[in-house]
Amino acid sequence: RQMMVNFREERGWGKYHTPRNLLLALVAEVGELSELFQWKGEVSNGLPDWSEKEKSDLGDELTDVLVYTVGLANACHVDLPAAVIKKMEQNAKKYPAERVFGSVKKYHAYEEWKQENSE
Ligand SMILES: Nc1ccn([C@H]2C[C@H](O)[C@@H](COP(=O)(O)OP(=O)(O)OP(=O)(O)O)O2)c(=O)n1
Repeated sequence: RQMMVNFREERGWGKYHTPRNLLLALVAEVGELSELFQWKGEVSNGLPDWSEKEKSDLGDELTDVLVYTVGLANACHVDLPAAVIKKMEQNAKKYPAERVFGSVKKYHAYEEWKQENSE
């Protein structure tokens, strides 16, 4: 986060890094990230069929998405590390490992099980 703030301040770009602008920049970068996968069909883990250039481009685009995500959280005064921990705790409750192991059904499918086990 500090690297980003320095990068922005050194260039006098603070006035442009507003929530809406950062959100639009984030969406644009997600588009560029998607473009790398476009028309390739399913891609195996580890990207065995991708060139080194494609893998490097992927790292760049993922970084742009992360940079704008961190910037957007910062501009909105969201404590992102705290929000990640909170959300992961919520996820763990919503998807109890012992109930969902090996299945990727949406959480509604487990509501009944949760009710039965909380009684
Ligand atoms: N006003 C800006 C412009 C850029 N960046 C930073 C965040 C991103 O990490 C990267 C984005 O730079 P570009 O807009 O040049 O986009 P790309 O790097 O994706 O280049 P291209 O659009 O040519 O693929 O630079 C920023 O913080 N604020």
